[in-house]
Amino acid sequence: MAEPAGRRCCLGWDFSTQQVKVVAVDAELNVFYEDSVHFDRDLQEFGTQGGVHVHEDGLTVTSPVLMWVQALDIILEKMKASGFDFSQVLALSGAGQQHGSVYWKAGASQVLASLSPDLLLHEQLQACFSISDCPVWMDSSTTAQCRQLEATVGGAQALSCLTGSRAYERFTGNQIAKLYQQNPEAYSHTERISLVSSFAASLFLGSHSPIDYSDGSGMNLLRIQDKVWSQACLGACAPHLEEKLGLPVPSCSVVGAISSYFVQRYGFPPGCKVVAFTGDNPASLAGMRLEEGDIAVSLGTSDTLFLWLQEPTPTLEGHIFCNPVDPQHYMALLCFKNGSLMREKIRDELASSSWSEFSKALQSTEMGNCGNLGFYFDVMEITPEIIGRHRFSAENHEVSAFPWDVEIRALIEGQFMAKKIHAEGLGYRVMPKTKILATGGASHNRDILQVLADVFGTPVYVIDTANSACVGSAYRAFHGLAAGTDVPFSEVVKLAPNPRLAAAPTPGASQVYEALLQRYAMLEQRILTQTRGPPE
Ligand SMILES: O=C(CO)[C@@H](O)[C@H](O)CF
Repeated sequence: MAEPAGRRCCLGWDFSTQQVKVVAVDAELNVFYEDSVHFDRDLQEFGTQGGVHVHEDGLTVTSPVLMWVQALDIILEKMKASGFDFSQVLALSGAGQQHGSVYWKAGASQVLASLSPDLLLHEQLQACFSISDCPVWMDSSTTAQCRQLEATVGGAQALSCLTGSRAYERFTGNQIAKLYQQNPEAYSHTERISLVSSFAASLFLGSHSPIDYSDGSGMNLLRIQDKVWSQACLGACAPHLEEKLGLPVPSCSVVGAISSYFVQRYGFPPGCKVVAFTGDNPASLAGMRLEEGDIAVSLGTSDTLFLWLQEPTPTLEGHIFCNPVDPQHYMALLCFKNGSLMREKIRDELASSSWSEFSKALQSTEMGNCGNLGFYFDVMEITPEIIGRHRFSAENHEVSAFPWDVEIRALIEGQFMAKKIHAEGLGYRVMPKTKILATGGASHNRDILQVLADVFGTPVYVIDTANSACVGSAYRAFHGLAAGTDVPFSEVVKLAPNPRLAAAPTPGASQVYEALLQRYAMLEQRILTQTRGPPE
């Protein structure tokens, strides 16, 4: 019987904090294969917890680069053993946890280019890294380097306007500065510095892959308007840095064909294209197929907003990155630390730990909550930097308590009004075709989504984002196949499964929240002034 016709596909990889994951997506954009290797469970010899090592200082957080390499070996061997037909892979791309950095030792490029197909990758790359424990996004040990960088370029706002963010401890430029200052010998023996994303791409490429614009925006080094390294920022971090980073490339770039190692050992076709890898959050934006004017709201332990921006206004909050699927536009991330943490605490305190009781409170109170407003931050909030619970009556008088149902609505309305206000502070504007994509635990509660739709005045859809970074990477690989044809990403992915409508705005909602949003913003400033003094 003739061999069954192969299932042409693209692969999407995700080198995340806790695992390496892969999906195979066919030409109809159906996911038909997925697999993963969990670092703590499957590579116990590295002794990580949550995929990382938290050092004794409580600030330094690293992951072993050879653990990532070995995880890729394991996944590929599992796929091979399962009979996966690598010969059908037209292209691949991937994602990596943002901000982490990998330091290739001098001579590594020769090893990458001449890998023996008879051996595993980790058996051949053992001596290719000038440091074995790579700083990752959970690290917060570079505050001194952050202040130095900001001082060099004229302050936090100046750095934000230049690179899309003020200095953050996890951002790669500050991590490189720390390595250069504390281990200059390792730095001098480094021929190339990759992000986790471009490191992973390099393994498939068999050479150093360039950093893409989108993940490169998470380094405090890239000028996000003209997409070149900032000489001032490079110089502030370490000498000869530009040659170690290489030139950044558009995120949709085909960076080359897969290396012969994968052709000979696994049977990939020699023409299999490698499309630039990017950060996990930009890849998720692609996986959710966010479009201009859309917002993705991830309602998790902390709440994260993904925004698509045309004209960003960099501020001291949040992060603006080059857009991973449209090189003319941008994306933004805003993180709200008191997300599910607060929703669950209020549920336990006031709704007998029951989401159905919690929902009844939202159903029995009206939009706008009769003018009552609340701010609920049991841990120091990031956006903005406020802590504590603050309640205000319709007359803007601070009060010490609300009835239980009013408190629940005040919490949810406050969380979503904060999101709208701070998103607009970054340059976001609701457009006629705007939709909100809700993901994460709280997106299963329809009453919470109804408040989200009412506050924003836009419909809310739900989408399965379990594999969004992997799936977005496979979508980006398909887009790479169309490289040079100017086919937009949205056209390439139009066959993908559509999100489901979960809540539409209640008639009259915009009128109710237009006034309330202004009061919320004014009262937020009042709290900030009271807690940290008048703005300079
Ligand atoms: O630091 C972050 C984004 O700025 C995290 O979301 C990491 O990308 C997680 F890997």
